[in-house]
Amino acid sequence: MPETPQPETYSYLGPAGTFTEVALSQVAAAAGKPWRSVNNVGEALDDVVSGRSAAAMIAIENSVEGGVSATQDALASIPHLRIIGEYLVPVNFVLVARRGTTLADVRVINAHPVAYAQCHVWLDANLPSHGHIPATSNVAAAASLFDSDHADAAIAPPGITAHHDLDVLAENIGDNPNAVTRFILVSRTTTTPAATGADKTSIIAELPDDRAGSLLEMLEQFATRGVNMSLLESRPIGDALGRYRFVIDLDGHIDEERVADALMGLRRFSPNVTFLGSYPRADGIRVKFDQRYGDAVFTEARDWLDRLKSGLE
Ligand SMILES: O=C(O)C(=O)Cc1ccccc1
Repeated sequence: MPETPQPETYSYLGPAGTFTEVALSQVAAAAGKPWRSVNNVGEALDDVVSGRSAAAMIAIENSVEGGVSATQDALASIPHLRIIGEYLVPVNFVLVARRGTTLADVRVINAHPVAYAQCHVWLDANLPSHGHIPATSNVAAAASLFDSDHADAAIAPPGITAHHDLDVLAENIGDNPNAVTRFILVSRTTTTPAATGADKTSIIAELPDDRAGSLLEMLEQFATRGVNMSLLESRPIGDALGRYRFVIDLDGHIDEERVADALMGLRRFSPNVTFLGSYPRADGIRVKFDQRYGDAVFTEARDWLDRLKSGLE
């Protein structure tokens, strides 16, 4: 039987208690709606593409570990996805184990790779010869301690003991106590959230060919319109060594003339541009830009051109 579409459902990396769930709880529209726990980014986005869910919450960037490559690559390759919101969650980690385990008993640790990668300082100092088994999420890492004895301990969010009867062997084991993860809410909608004055625009673009200065030429599209970038990351395209696509966040909204003009410049220049969306910034900080690039300046220039073409000036 075909699945009944549940367009009100929100998908998130579960099970309950993950940082991703905390991010989803910040979405006012998701309150009281069904939430579907999934095991990875691909499953979350497939829910959106297939119409099983209205939107999916996925991690895109961590302040310590950098971009989440699985998310960036999925956004580059799955068409018709749009980012409709951005959410920030402070993250810190504890080491948990089955009751009665001591730190001296720990040989193998179950952990989500993004969590594991930001606990190195503590792990190197306290468990220098541990092994690592990857988990699908921070809560799944802890839950797996009940399913098998392959691992002796797990890296988990501090709230894990509300979900599982485990001993906390160590607290605050993250490399940076101020670590933050940035999450995005992704949907298939083509309706862009309205401009607020504190917005971001996310795109992915490829360079035209292997010639000197092409990256600079791409960046000039933004610089010459007074558009600031808040993120620039390269990801391998995957078909050959040395071929990259660029994940870019711009300050501003597609409904603002300077951003729209920069996107048109990019479209003329790049063989492959993906518009991922314009959406309100999680920090609410209003975008500052030189008034030489204000909407009125672009409108005046276009009106002038129209007057020239129609012989009025
Ligand atoms: O959402 C979670 O809890 C996850 O397992 C993904 C993750 C991992 C590390 C930092 C933030 C999110």
